[in-house]
Amino acid sequence: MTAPFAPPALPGYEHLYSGKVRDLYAPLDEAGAQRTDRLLLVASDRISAYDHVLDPPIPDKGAVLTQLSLWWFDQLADLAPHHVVSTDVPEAVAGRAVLVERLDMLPVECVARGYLTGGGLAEYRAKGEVSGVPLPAGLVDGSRLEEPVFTPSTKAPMGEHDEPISYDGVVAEIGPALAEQVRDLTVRILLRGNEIAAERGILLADTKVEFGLRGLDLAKGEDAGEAIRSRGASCEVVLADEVLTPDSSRFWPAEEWEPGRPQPSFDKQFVRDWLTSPESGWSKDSGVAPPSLPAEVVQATRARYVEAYERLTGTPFA
Ligand SMILES: N#Cc1c(N)ncnc1-c1cnn(CCN2CCOCC2)c1
Repeated sequence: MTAPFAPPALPGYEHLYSGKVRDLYAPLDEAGAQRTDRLLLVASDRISAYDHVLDPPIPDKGAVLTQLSLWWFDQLADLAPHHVVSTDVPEAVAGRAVLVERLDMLPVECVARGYLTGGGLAEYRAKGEVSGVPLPAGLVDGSRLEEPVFTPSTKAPMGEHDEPISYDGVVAEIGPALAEQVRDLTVRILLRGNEIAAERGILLADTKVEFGLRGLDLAKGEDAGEAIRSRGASCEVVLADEVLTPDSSRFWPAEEWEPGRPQPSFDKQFVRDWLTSPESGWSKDSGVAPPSLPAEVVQATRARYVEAYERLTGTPFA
């Protein structure tokens, strides 16, 4: 059954875009026109695995990840300003939405990897390097890297996979100064994240962040890419989207870390184990949508999201 995920209609807001698990709206002004200075970022309870949006949603997932991201923005405020303006949002999405400053987004998915797995491991096995950065021989699935590697990608259209790009590709897209700034910030965000998370029994293997510019002041019809390349370096780089959540990062339980095999996911392992078990009757290579998750898998997954939030923030999830 395809997950029914029609984003809610929100009076006073226009729905702009839906990703797998989040929805974007524009607040409307008194005349009913879109405000150009704000956006509403809504996290749904949807969960995706093996490139499918699963059914049913995980209760409170959107709220837990929104509150976790807000907490991380505060923890990282000395590294970078962020785009959050307010949590005064419509009742229908209370707790799982944020009003944000509308920025001129950089066309780069900024990924940093502290541990080798997934696509980075595949590239390493093929080339001995990741995103143009040579790595020592003998690394295995889950190996911790001496220092995080910046492995950027392009922003693919909905439903397509982001394409890895080289650091030089980032320079060509946004200019050398901004490229260096976002690479350094992405690595520092992952290092800070792991300083905090490791103490609480969670390893952040990698993370994806997005940045926007404050102060670009695009003229009507002006090409954003050209403007970014020509005067982006004099703008303020602002941390946008979500930060260091289980949807933007690989969360691993630290006590189960064992290089040389795929690491268990802190939040998605119950889902993966059930979907790949004979009980589900599904195969991830089948090309068909997975079956609905059993209630016990849904509840166990909800509990893992809540546990991640409470471990990291030290605050009970209300
Ligand atoms: N954040 C932010 C932001 C901002 N502060 N200003 C202008 N644009 C954006 C923006 C627009 N799209 N995305 C990609 C992330 N999407 C989020 C919603 O869900 C789908 C994915 C970011």
